[in-house]
Order: sequence, then structure tokens, then C-alpha cells
Amino acid sequence: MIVTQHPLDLLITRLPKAELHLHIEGSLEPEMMFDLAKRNGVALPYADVDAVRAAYQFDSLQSFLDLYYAGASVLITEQDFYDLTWAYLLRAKADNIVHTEIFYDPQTHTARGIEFAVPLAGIHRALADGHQQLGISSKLIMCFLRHLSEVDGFATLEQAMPYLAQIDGVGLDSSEFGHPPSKFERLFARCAELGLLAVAHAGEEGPASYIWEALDLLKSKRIDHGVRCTEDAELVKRLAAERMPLTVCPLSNLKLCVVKDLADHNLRELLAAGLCAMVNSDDPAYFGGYLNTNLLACRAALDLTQAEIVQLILNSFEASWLSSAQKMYWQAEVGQIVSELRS
Ligand code: HPA
Ligand SMILES: [Zn+2]
Repeated sequence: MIVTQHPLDLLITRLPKAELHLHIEGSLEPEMMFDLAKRNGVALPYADVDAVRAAYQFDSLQSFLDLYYAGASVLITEQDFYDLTWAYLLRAKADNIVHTEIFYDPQTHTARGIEFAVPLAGIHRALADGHQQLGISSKLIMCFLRHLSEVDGFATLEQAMPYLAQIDGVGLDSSEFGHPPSKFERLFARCAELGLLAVAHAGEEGPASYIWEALDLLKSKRIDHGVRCTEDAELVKRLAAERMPLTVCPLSNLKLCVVKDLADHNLRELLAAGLCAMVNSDDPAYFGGYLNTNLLACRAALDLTQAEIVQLILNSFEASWLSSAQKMYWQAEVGQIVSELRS
């Protein structure tokens, strides 16, 4: 069988990109899950790697989160977190990601008796090696689990205090329904006083009102997912006027039934409205693909044009926390490669 590649797929693979919505625990591939379970003597409720993959059938965010938190139980030592992060960085390199801003969930680990310092040390060491050995720059975002209390969030921030030099920002993730951003207004105000940038998951499953809250109450600098914004025309206008980034994760939305079919995804609509949307992989080990797989799937399902693909990638740099000079450097590289491929 001869498989011909769509001309734009070469562009997708060749262009440098930034990834801004990636949960490092969500990059735990079943093979590594088994290796770490063996290394750490942790029992898994699966016979083999195929059984794990077969279990990845989700009908909602919560049905995914239940497996995602269970999977993280194999992560125990600093080296485990290093290996997890390093494996992601190698995948990122293969996808031509030159800058990544990753999330981690300290409460998932401290709740199991892992010292706060352990995940951070492993992740931070891998990110430093990724910069040195792979040329991938990065930022680290510590997420608060929104299904837990404000008190738990403040206790986590307290544990983070000695390590703030290694943490660039804070985020808000986990079960959205019933846990609006307003629950964490005081916590995010304290984080802002400490100089931490803020992002928040909002408008993934939850309503557009959660996006307003993330902007107005948490002072979120980006909205993670945000796809339900199109239910509120005033909100779309505001997001466009502010060039507020939306870190969209199309295969995640498909796997978690936020959309029935990728062809129904509103990614093109978001771009057409002038929003600073880009594509990300979220939890690639669980949702069927890393960044390029997401972009290639969207190209095919939505028949994205070259201009739309380039816009998504330029947006990934615009929305990043790189310096203006670094953003300009990578955006110029994108322009250069686009013109080389054209000639
Ligand atoms: O997509 C997500 N949404 C909320 N919480 C999460 N934690 C990991 N992935 C996600
Ligand atoms: Zn996410």
C-alpha cells in the first residue's frame, strides 16, 4: 500500500513549536508504568501493557482522572520523576518542540506520602538536562488540584516556599464541575504576591462562566482548554481583544467526549475569531498522541490551511513565557522554514 503524505504534514513536522499544556504525569506511557511498578514493587490492577491501553476508554474528564491518579502511584523516587520527564523531552524533541511549559501536580504525590521536594527535584533536573543536551527550554507550572480544598492548596504553597526559584507559575486542574475558580481566589492572590504567574483550566467541561472567573478572580494569564468560550459571544470578544491565550488540546477533547468527532472541534472558529489559540497534547500517554499527532489529526479532520497551521504555531510562541527576544527569534525561524518549504 502506498501512503502519500499530505503536503502540509511535512510543514507540521518541520516547524519548531512551543507546547504550553502538558501534564507530566499524563506522559506516563504504559510501558514505563510497568517498569516503574516493578522497580518500586507497586502492584498494578492490569495484566500487561495492552490491558492498560484497553482501559483507556473515557466518557468524561472524571473517568480519565480516576485512572490518571491511579497510574501516578508508580512514581516514587526522584529518579522516577526524572525518567518520566526525560522520556517526555525525547518525545518533544522528535516533534520539534523547542520550548515547553509543563504542569505537575504535587498534591497527587504528597497525598501518598512522597516528600514535596522529590517530584520537583526529578522534574527540575530533567528539564535542566533537556535544556543542556536537547536544546529545549522550559518553564514549570505547579498545579493545584481543584477537587481538594483551599486549605490543602495553601498547605501545598507553604511546602513550595523554599523552592519558588524552580517554579515559574501556578495552575488549576482536576475535576472542573462543582469546583469553580472562585474557590481559589485567595490562594491565587497570594501566589501573585509571591511573583508566580497564573494559569487555570477552565471551559473544558465547565461553563463559560468559569473562564470569566479565571480571568477576573484568578488573574489567569492563559486559559487552559477554554473551548466552551464560544457559548458566550461577549467572552469571545474579550478574549480576542486581550489576545488571551487558549491552550487547546484537541485529542484530549475527543477522548474525554468534550467533542463527539474531531471534525466538530471549534479550533478553526477560535482562530477565525482572532483568539490566540494553539494546539497541545495535555496527557499524551492517555489520549493517543503527542503534539505533532494532535496537529496532524486536526489538519486532517478540519482540513486546516497552511495559514491556519502557521498561525497556531506562531500563537504557541506568542502565548509562551519566553522573553520578547526569544519569541521573535522563534517566530522568525517559523517564517524562514515556511518560505524554504515553499521554494
Ligand atoms: O485535561 C485535564 N483537565 C483537568 N485536569 C487534568 N489533569 C490532567 N489533565 C487534565
Ligand atoms: Zn490539562
